[in-house]
Amino acid sequence: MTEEAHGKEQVRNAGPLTYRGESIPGTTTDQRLLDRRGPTDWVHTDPWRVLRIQSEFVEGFGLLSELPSAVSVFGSARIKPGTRYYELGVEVGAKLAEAGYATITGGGPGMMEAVNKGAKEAGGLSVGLGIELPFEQSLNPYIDMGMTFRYFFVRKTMFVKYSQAFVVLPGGFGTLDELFEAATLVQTNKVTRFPVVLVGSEFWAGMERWVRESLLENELIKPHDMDLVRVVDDPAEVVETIKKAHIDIARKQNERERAESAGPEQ
Ligand SMILES: C/C(=C\CNc1ncnc2c1ncn2[C@@H]1O[C@H](COP(=O)(O)O)[C@@H](O)[C@H]1O)CO
Repeated sequence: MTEEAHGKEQVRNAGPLTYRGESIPGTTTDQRLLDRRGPTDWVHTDPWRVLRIQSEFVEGFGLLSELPSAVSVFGSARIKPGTRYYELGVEVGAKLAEAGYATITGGGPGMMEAVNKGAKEAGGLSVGLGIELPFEQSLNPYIDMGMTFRYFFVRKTMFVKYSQAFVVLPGGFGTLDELFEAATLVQTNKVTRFPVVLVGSEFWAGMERWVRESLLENELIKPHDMDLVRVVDDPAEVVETIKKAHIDIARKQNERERAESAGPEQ
C-alpha cells in the first residue's frame, strides 16, 4: 500500500486498487486482515465453502498429479478381515501392484483396507482417499499416500481423474453409487471410455439379472450399455481385463484418428 498527497488530494494504492480523497477506506487491508474481532458467521456461508472446496481440489491435484498409472478400487466398508471377500480384496490389490498400477481406494476399513494391504505388501503404491464422516474414522494403516476429503464430489473427481480403470468388489450403497457413477460417466462420454470391472460373479449375478430384465427390457439402457461393465472372478483376470480394454480403446482411438485425417469419403 502506498499513500501520497497528489496535489491536495490524498491517494492510496492498495494492491491493484486506487482510492482518492473521501473514497480512501478508514483502515488498510492488512489492518482488516490482522484484526480478529468482528462477527464470525461468514465461516459458515457458501462463499467461504466455495473457497474450501477450491482448496480441496488444489490439495487433491497436488497429491495425485504425479501418480503413475493407477486403478481405483471400490468395495464394502463393512467386510471383516479373515473373510473370503477380504482375502479377495487383498489378492486384487496385490495383482494390481504386481502389474505396476498404483491402487486408489476410499482409504477406509473393510474391502478398502484389504485392497490397500494387498497392494502395499506386494510392493505397489497404495493410495487412500478418505471422506469425513459423522463418526470418528482414520485412514487404514496400509496407505502410502492419502488425503481425507470434506466433500464427496471433490473426492469422486479424484478417483475418476487419476485412474485408468475402476474395479468394483462386493459392497453396499456406497459401492453401488461409485459403480453407477462410473457407468454413467462412460455411457455419457463424460470420460474417455475406461474399463469398469466387477469382481465376484456370484455376488453381482442378481444385479446383472435386474439390469437386463428391468433396464434393458424396458429400453432404459441400450444393448451396448451392457458392455460398459465386465464381470470376472479371478484377481489375475482383473488385470488382464483392464489391459485388454486399454488395448481395445487405443486401437479404436487410432482408427478414429486415421479416419479423421483421411478426410470425408468421396
Ligand atoms: C461404515 C464404516 C466405515 C465407513 N467409512 C468409509 N471410509 C471411506 N470410504 C467409505 C466409507 N464408507 C463408504 N465409503 C465409500 O463407499 C464405498 C463403500 O460403501 P459401502 O456402502 O460399504 O459399500 C467405498 O468404496 C468408499 O469409497 C464402518 O466402519
